[in-house]
Amino acid sequence: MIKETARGMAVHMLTRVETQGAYANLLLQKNIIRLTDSRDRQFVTLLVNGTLKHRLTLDYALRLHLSKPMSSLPHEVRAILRIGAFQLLYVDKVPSAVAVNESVELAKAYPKFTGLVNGVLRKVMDKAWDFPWPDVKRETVRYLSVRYSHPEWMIQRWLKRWGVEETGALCRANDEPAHTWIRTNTLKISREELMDRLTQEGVTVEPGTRIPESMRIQHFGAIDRLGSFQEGLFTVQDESSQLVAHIVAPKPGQRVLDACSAPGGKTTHLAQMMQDEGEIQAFDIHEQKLELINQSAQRLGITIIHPQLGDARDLPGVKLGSQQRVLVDAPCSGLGVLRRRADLRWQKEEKDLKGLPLLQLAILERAASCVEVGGDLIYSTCTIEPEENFELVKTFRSTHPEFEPVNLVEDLPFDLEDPRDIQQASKGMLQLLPHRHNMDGFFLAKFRRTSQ
Ligand SMILES: C[S@@+](CC[C@H](N)C(=O)[O-])C[C@H]1O[C@@H](n2cnc3c(N)ncnc32)[C@H](O)[C@@H]1O
Repeated sequence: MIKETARGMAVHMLTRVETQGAYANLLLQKNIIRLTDSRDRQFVTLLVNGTLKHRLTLDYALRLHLSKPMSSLPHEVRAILRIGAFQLLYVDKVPSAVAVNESVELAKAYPKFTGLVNGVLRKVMDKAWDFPWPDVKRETVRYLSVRYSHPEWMIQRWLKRWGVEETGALCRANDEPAHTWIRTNTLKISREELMDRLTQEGVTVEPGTRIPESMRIQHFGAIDRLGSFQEGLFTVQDESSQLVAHIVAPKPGQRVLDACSAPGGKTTHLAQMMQDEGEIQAFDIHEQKLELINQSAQRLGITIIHPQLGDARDLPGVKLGSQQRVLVDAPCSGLGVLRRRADLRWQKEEKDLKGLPLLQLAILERAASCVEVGGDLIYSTCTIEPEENFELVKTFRSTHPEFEPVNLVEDLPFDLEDPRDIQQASKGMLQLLPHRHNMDGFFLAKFRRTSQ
């Protein structure tokens, strides 16, 4: 039995991710609170997320010194080797000898493999980054895949679009640790007051420079146990996600439809911007997720959201031309948020992308029919793949001359610097990319209905 130290806990969680397909972020949320020292909680988070993200590179390094396949080792031993190699290759603050010795300690729960763990990790320590990498010119895809730990199919897609340099930059951005962002509940408190309150609660805070209500926090306890959270003074939401409500730009008193709304991050933001006046119909196809919207709304003191169970391709009960703002935050491949979701890159397969554009277009078509003349339709995804974004919007526009693009520059709460972005945004579209914008990869498009 492995001891419940920070490293032991990381091994346990990594094993559950591999054997049961558990979600790393949920496991972390649930388990790290058992560790009393916040530095331990921080360390486990680093180990689990880092080891998951860099798995391909770590296995490449380990395999160079293993005489048998990784797959022949017990799952726990694989996890011990991986977190050991992760510390040796990526975590400067852990001395190499400590990384090896602590891994050997963990491996004592598997006595047959203690010698193997010791031997292999010592070799990784001696060689460090001196690997025989695949040749970058002849085996570009394999090189980038192994060097930056991404599936080959993703690399192939991005190479065609962006070439070697930029694909490498994107992969490096995805491999960075993700920051935690929160959104001030401006219905209850100002950002400055919330910053003071959080500081008193021991949270490190830094105001965001792009979104007026955002801030970046560092806290390795359970966020939902903070008094400020329980009082509904903020919501955890990534910065790119916070941008969406600013582009929707709803006004108090309006009729708003959120077609794919659960768990309600953007819905509650819309309600905030509307001063909790008006009406938001919040659809989602998953009943259990709708309850999360109710819980958030209650905590945040929001009353205007009406969660509705339903397929956004039908939007049962919603009349044609009845809404002043309609948001489609579509189900998507999520390839823009690989930095945030450490295990996502290994959960996705290229075939998963196939059916998405059809679903997204069907949702957008029905949602568009609900927009009144003069009202706005906003489409957003957290992906960087053109068929779910630019190409989808192009297809939609080719059959909907009654919708005109809306210049996004006026709604954006920050200035765009890249001329390519300014040009796109003036035509109603914006693709945020982790390596260019240092934000999650998000796509936004806005149209106004000009006639029936
Ligand atoms: C990107 S998430 C939405 C996130 C949400 N807007 C937020 O900010 O918290 C997409 C949502 O679409 C929902 N969904 C998937 N297919 C759907 C459909 N056909 N109709 C309605 N909702 C759907 C999923 O359950 C998921 O909650």
